[in-house]
Amino acid sequence: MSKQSPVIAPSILSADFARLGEDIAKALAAGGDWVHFDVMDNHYVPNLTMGPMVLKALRDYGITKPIDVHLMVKPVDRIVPDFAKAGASLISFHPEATEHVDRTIGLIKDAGCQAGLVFNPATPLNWLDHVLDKLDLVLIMSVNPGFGGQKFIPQALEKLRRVRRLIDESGRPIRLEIDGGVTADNIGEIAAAGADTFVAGSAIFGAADYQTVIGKMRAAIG
Ligand SMILES: O=C(CO)[C@@H](O)[C@H](O)COP(=O)(O)O
Ligand SMILES: [Fe+2]
Repeated sequence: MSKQSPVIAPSILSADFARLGEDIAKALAAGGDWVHFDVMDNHYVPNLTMGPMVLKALRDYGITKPIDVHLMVKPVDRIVPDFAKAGASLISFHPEATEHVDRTIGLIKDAGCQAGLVFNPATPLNWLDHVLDKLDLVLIMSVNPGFGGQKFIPQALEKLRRVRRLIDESGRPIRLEIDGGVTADNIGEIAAAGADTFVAGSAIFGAADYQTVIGKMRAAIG
């Protein structure tokens, strides 16, 4: 199984919260493929963002592209059905934040969403043992979770290469996503390491022209 078609997912953590729907629609019209929706609880990570009501409001506003929910919350399970009902397409969670990783994957799938598992910079990949075949996406964090605008941690590249091999060996169409410090300058090297799904927050929403930066990213991915 080779890599899947590239997806660029603007992280709305860096969008204009005072006019969220409008700013996201602008990033999607400029070439963004998915919406990356960062959920932080001031418990699992030291920051607080948004919940299922905001996601539903975005669907009601007319956002129809896939919404990729990145849960940085603990516990995980009780909030999963609420995000599914609100219109999430894919829900990813951190293995350290739940008691039963396999059960949480099952809950996400039973709720009708795709499931992803997220690896912090220091989280070992052996959490993938026994569950890789049940996943739709593996997300490698290239910053410590909690904030946008941080610098890319280069050790993530070796982790991407290792997960790419595991995914290829599995023969399943599992996406490999990278999140944190992704820019038009480093995205080529990240793609070469095996990622096919690219989250970018500050690099897109901090740019004067979203279309230009997304175009540069696509050209660098090749
Ligand atoms: O999950 C997170 C941070 O915890 C990310 O999704 C960031 O929001 C990405 O932002 P940039 O590093 O691209 O600015
Ligand atoms: Fe994220």
